[in-house]
Amino acid sequence: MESNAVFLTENVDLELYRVKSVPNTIYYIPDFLLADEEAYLLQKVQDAPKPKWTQLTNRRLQNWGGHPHVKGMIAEDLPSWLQVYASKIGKLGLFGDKVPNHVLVNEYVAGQGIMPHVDGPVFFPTITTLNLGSHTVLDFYTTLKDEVSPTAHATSFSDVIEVDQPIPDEQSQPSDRHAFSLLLRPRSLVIIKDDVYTGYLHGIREVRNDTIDGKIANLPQTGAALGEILARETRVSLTIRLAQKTSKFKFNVFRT
Ligand SMILES: O=C(O)CCC(=O)C(=O)O
Ligand SMILES: [Fe+2]
Repeated sequence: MESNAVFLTENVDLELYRVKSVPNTIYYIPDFLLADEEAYLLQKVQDAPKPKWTQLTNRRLQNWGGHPHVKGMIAEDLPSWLQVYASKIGKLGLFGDKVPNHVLVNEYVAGQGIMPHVDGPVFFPTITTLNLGSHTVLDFYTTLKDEVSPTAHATSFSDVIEVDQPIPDEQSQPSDRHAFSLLLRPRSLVIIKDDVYTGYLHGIREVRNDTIDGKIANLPQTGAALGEILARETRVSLTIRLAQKTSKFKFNVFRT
């Protein structure tokens, strides 16, 4: 399959894609995927065996690469259709000499989203997300102190849902702390790291339409216009990360 990702990953100057006017560091790469690649990945997601899906109230997901856990992840090989992209993204040099080993597939129909949360400490603090099928708006909120402390991420084994910690119930509503947003177009790659990874919550509001406003930090990189209203359709995201501690062997995850 032809891919512009070859051009992008060999000697890419990520600085060209930096989202300015936000804290360090976000990169937004429009058209990272060709339309053919997007269609192929969407098909692969749909072809996954039914039991691979976990249905939540506001989205459904597939977990690939093993179940992340604070004690470590029993790594499983990624299927080749995901390994190709994990390797390409690995070549961007975002994970040191490592290649991401974990992929979370989230599917949102129009009107679905994800609560503001921080991604837990089981992951290397860089998130890379491929966006398929529809745009969405990813919102960032400033954190309260206890939301970023290591203990705020204490997690029990069950699955990745518990690794991504929702915000605790606080007097201050997240909407008061909305800092900025990103418009994520289909076929784009977004990279979130450093202070934005640790110091902000991220979430997707459960709405069917997004009105493009001055909070969209990557607006010039998206071709969207202020005041434009974009109708959401079904979006699939592939969140490609590196689980830091891995084991090839089973360990007793139920022991505390
Ligand atoms: O769908 C997205 O882009 C966000 C997913 C996310 O935040 C997560 O899985 O931790
Ligand atoms: Fe997340």
